[in-house]
Formats: sequence, C-alpha cells, structure tokens
Amino acid sequence: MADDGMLLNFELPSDAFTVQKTFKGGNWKDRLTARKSAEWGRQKAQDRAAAAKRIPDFGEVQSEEEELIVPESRPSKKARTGEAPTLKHATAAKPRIPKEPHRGDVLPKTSNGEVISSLFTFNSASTEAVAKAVATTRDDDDDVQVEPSNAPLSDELATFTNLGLSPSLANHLLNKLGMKAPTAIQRKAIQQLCAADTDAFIRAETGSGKTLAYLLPIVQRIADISKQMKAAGQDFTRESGLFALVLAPTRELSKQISTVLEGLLSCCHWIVGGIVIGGEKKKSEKARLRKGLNILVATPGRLADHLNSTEVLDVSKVRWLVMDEGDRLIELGFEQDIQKIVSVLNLRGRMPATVPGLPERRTTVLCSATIKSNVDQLRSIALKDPVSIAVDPSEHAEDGSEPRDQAFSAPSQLKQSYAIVPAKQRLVTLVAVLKQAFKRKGTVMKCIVFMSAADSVDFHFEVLVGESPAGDDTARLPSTNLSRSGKIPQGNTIAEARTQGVGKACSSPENAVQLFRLHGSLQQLTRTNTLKAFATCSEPAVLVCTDVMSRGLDLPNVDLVIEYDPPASKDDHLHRIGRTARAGKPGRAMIFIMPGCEEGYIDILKEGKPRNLTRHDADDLLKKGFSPASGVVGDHSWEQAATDWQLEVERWTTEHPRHLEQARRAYQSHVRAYATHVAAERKIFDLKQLHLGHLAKAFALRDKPGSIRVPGQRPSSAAGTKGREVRRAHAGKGVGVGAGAKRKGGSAMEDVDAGAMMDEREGRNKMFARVKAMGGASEFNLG
Ligand SMILES: Nc1ncnc2c1ncn2[C@@H]1O[C@H](COP(=O)(O)OP(=O)(O)OP(=O)(O)O)[C@@H](O)[C@H]1O
Repeated sequence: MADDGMLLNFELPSDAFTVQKTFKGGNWKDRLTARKSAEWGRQKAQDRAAAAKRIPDFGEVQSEEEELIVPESRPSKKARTGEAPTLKHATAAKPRIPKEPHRGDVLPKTSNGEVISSLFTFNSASTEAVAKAVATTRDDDDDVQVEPSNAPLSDELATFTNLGLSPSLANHLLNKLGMKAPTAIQRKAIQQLCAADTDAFIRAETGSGKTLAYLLPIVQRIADISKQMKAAGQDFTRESGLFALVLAPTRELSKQISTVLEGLLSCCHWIVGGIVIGGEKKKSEKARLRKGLNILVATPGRLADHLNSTEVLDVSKVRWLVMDEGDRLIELGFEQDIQKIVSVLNLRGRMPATVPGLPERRTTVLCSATIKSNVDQLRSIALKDPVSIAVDPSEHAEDGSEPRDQAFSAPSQLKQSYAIVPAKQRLVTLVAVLKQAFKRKGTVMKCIVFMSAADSVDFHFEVLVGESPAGDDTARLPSTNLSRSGKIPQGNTIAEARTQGVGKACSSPENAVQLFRLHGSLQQLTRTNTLKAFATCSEPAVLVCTDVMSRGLDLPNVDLVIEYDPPASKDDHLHRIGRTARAGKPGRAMIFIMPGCEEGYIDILKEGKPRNLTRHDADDLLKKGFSPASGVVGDHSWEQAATDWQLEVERWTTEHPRHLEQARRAYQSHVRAYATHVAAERKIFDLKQLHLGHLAKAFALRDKPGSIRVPGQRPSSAAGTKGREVRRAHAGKGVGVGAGAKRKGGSAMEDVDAGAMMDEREGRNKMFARVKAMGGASEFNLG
C-alpha cells in the first residue's frame, strides 16, 4: 500500500488519472502496454481515493488534480536586463501577480507543466481539534511569569566560599566575572568534586552553568596541590604536570570551554591551561605541549593523535578527566578514540607520582543535559561506580506543580510554543514569524533558526536575504551583501563566502536585521568568523543553521529559537531550544509542526512538562506577519500579501537556474533528512505521510516532485528517493541520527556512500570516516 502511494504521488504523469488516451500508432505490443498502463492508472486512482478516506489524520485528502491550480496566464516576467534577478519581498499587491484562485478552480496547465498551487486551499487539517478549541492562540506576553530553573541561587548561604572554593577564587568570580552565587548544579558539583574522588555524571538543564560546575572544582583542587607543593618546598610551574583533561565533541565547544578556563585562571596565573583541537599545524600544538600545561582542553580525535605521536605529552599525572556533552561524543563515533585515551591514561597513571596532594585515583566526569541510555558505552569504558550529580526537580516546584521529568526538561522560564503549519505554508509562515519578531526594534535581539540540512540552510539564507549574490553565476557581489568587514575570504567560492547579509524579508524600515548562515559543510575559517560575527553583532540578527550549533554553545542575547525543521530526536530538541533562556534569562522557542501525524510531537513536547506551551496556527501567524500596519479588523489583505510574497519567491526561484538548483537541492536534502529520525519518533515524522507536492511549494518550487532533478546528485525520481529513504530508515533499526549503530556501516552506510549526499545528518558517518582517514584532524566538521 505504501509503495502504491509513493508511485501515485511521484511517478505518474499528472494526467494519468483523468485523461483517457487513445493510442492509435505503434504495434500491438505498444497498444497493449498503453491500455494496461491506462487501466493501471485508473485502478490506482481508485485505490488512492479509497486510501484517502481511510486516513482520518489528514482529514479530507484531495486528489492531486484538484489541488493543483494554474493561473489562466502566467505572471508576466520582468524584462531581463542582464542583472541578477532580485527578490523584492514586496507585500503590496501587484497587478501582474494573479489573484488567489478560488477553491476548486481547475485551470489548464501551462505548456511547460509548471504548477502553481494556492497557499490557502487544500491544506491538511489539524487533528488536534479539541486542543485547538481549548488552547486558542495567545500572545506569549500573556503567559504567566515563571521562576527560572537555571538561574544562580538566591539563597544567602549559597556562596562560592561556602562550597569550598578559596576566597580569592570566589572574589574573582564576583569581581571579574560578575558571578555572585552558584547555580543549583554548581552548588552540588562543587561540593562533591572538591571533597571526593569518585566518578560522576553531571546532568542539568541547558544553560545551568555546567562548564563552571566541573571547571571550578578542578581549578580549586589544582590550586590546593600548588599550595601543598609550595609547603613542601617545591615550585609549581606549567611543567609540574598535566593534571586535568577536558574532552568536547566540537572545536567550537572546546574553544568556548578553553575561553572560560582562561577567564578563571587569570586569578591563579601559575596554573596554565591549553587547547589542542586540530585545524592548526600539529607542530605548533606540539611546541605548546612541550612547554607544559596543567589543564588541557581537546577534541578526542586530536588528543588520541597526540598520544600516539607526541612523546612529550605526559599523562601520568592526569587525575581529572571530563567528557563534556558525553552523549554527543558517543553519537559522533568518538568511542574508539575515548577508549584509546582511557587505556593510555590507565597505563601511564600507574607510574608513581611524586606530587604532594595529588589524589591516588583519577576522577572521571561525564556532563550533559541529556545523558541517558547511550552512556552505558562510556560507563563501561571510563567510569567506576559513578555518583549522579543532578538538580532535584522538586527544588523548583515551589508553586506546588508536579516536579518535572529530569530526563527531558527545558529551563522552566523558557516559553515554548508550537506552530501548526501546513506544508505549503511553511516558508511564508517562517517569514511571517520573523517579520513579527523583528517588527519593533528591541523586542527580539537575536534569533536562531534550526534546519535539518546544509542545502536547506543555504537556500533559505538566499531567500531571506532576498538578493542574488551573482547574476548568471558570475562572481559579481552587490555591495549590500558583503560581510560587515566588506571582505570575502580569499580562495572561497561565492556560496562559501557569503554567510552574512541583510535579511530583507524579515527587516522593517525601522529595524534592519542581519542574517547569518552556518553549517558543517562550510570551511573552518568561514565557520569561525561567522560564529564570531553573529555572537558579537550589536544589531538584531538571525542565524540560520543546522544542528552543528545545537550543542553547548553559549551565544549572548539569543531570545528566540525557531525549529523550522523538526529535530532528529527529542534530545536534539532540548539542546536546540537550550540556546536561549540561559542562566536565568528569559527566552522563547517555537517548533514548526505539520498537521497530521506530526502533531504526535506535541505529546513529546508535553513530556518535558513545560510551564509555558502555546499553540499557534499558521493563519494567525500569517495574519500578524503580513497584515499592513494600518490593517482593519476583518481585512484579508494579509492573505494577498502572503500570496504575493510566495509567488515572488517562486518566480525568483524559477527564473534563475542557480536559484532553481539550490531550491531543488534543499528540497531533496530536506526529504532525505526527514528519514533520519530516531525509530521511536518515526511514526510521528513518517516519510510516507509527507505530501511532497505541498512540500515543494515551501521550497518555492513549481516542479512536480517526480520531476525534481539535481545535477551531480544520484538521478532519482522522488518516488525512488522516498522508497529508498524509507528502506534506509528501517535498515538502521532503532537508530536515526541519535544513536551509534547506524553510524557504523552496514547497509545504511553503504546507501549513504552511494549518493552524493550533502545532507549533514546522514553525511556525518561518511564525513567521520573521511576525517578519521585524514588523521582525525577534523572533528569540528562533524557537528
Ligand atoms: N553562577 C553563575 N552566575 C551567573 N552566570 C553564570 C553562572 N554560571 C554560569 N553562568 C553563565 O551561564 C551561561 C551558561 O553556562 P554554560 O555554558 O556552562 O551552561 P551549560 O549548562 O553547560 O549549558 P549547555 O547544556 O547548553 O551546554 C554562561 O553564559 C555562563 O557564563
């Protein structure tokens, strides 16, 4: 049945079910084949109609023929001037843009087979009827204020000195870093790790200060060792020994941890920290290691590499090993590197150490907001009888509400919402949400939009910026699209260079919004510069990115996170939305959900018992985003404005080959990524239920799904893609992106290798294998 559905959706000519062709020419075989084909088409149409009636989740399912609406005459094209076409994002109605046809209008197709469907008709209906009736869309501002769960403690006794930190370190935190009191997880972790040498898990919400929760006790304990050495008449120097190792999955996160460490060590300058993450010449890293370091932050691949080849790296005195984002380290396949590191530490750690005050045994700490099942792998490799350091949820249930589930909870003050958006309206609704967010200056400072694939990020960036960087694929760049420094990194292609521009689609006359894009396929230098530019941008800014940005990164002033594409797992969801509402600050997060089976995700959102969970409907969002400021009640001009905008983007896409290819790539990568959800969530994100025709509209495509081809990618009909993705998803039994098995070869892996796969999630296995082959120097790209 499923395959039948796919064939119907993608393979057949659009008139297969309506037009009875008469074949006069050819031999009897041709005529027989033609007749059978026509009969088969009719049969399938009947099957499909019957199947549609059996899918209550999707409400009334219309036939493909009904929902495709073609204007009587194509919108007139702009005169070609030789200039790159630009996307004006105009909201005023233009005479050349056709009015929305009425529901049920069936008009002749254009000669080139393009189809333009209406934004507002034949959309799937929400299945959450009851919830809709009860929870009407509210403004987030109406929500109750909630006590933040990840803020520093207000208890007078909760001071850093009371936890065992020296007055000088506590003063430094207060005076130099502006931290008066510890957070709840810091209180627990500092007390535990300062007093005992047992292995530990640290699990607490995103933005709750876990980095300092493990760094502070380590710095304090090493400061104590230095005191004892001094008392014993020995000098403590950078050559006294490497006492602590911190591992993190990405270079960005490692750099961030190293920066926090440097900030701490400026009050005890005799303790020296360092970092090895690759990307630099190994020679200079070796030179740094030779000089001696007391605390080292590293990515696992690079450290394992140095343990192999850098003799001066003496790990015999390492007494603290921290694995930050421990679950992600396993997800990304660093298990073997970690195994190697731990066995070297075990072997060399047996050598007698002559450092006064050095603990007998090594303490291993695992840290993440979502450490759960896959930690077993790390437990068996590196941990012995670990204690769990977590914040008791009841500590935050002062209002009498039930304690929230520790396994899956976001900061309590984070205002979460979901938007029920039909496939066709996704793009235009995203723009409406951004327009509304940045309507007034100062409401939202920074926003992160998560997408599932690098190609999709690139396409949406171009649409939101609204201008082509290069007419006819030449290298001309309009000055408005240069980076703020006005420079394009040398040696990069245009696509590589342009990671920043003015987001015209979401800017208002009073509020210009800077737009950035980031994903794992960009060059290292571009990534570093873009991240820095977004973090330091003093104007309102939107970052469109993949999950490469979802873990651990602490970017200032992010007040809104939009999950435009669903996360691959609920852990990923938690980390994504955790980029806002950090350290007690407020924040908002919105996830786009399509009507139908995707609405099952609302139950997953509710698992975290969010104190604020609001429902939005696409129409309301579109109305807010596209209504003119002077709009009157009952005015429907927003519908026309949204339609105009959509048609403008479609024309911009179809009229320029580069944009068209980019849109097609984005669409294909999106569909591929859709197949990588964890097994437990595959019923919710069911590829078989995805309406590819409607989805194509969200990529501003007028192609029929079956005819979407991308040069350089494996030639495949959408039906083939869909079938293959379904098989791939099922081949990886129980794993999507969130677990290890699918990453370790087998049929799923072979399938990934077979295609020119630029989709980030699925490509990670492949990339990992590649970087390992290159000497493990590029963990950074694995995101
Ligand atoms: N005691 C404190 N007082 C005030 N701010 C703090 C305190 N501890 C940490 N912070 C700030 O809180 C923010 C989040 O810290 P951190 O990045 O360590 O969180 P995290 O729990 O590791 O988050 P994630 O799970 O997303 O990695 C940082 O900006 C940090 O400077």
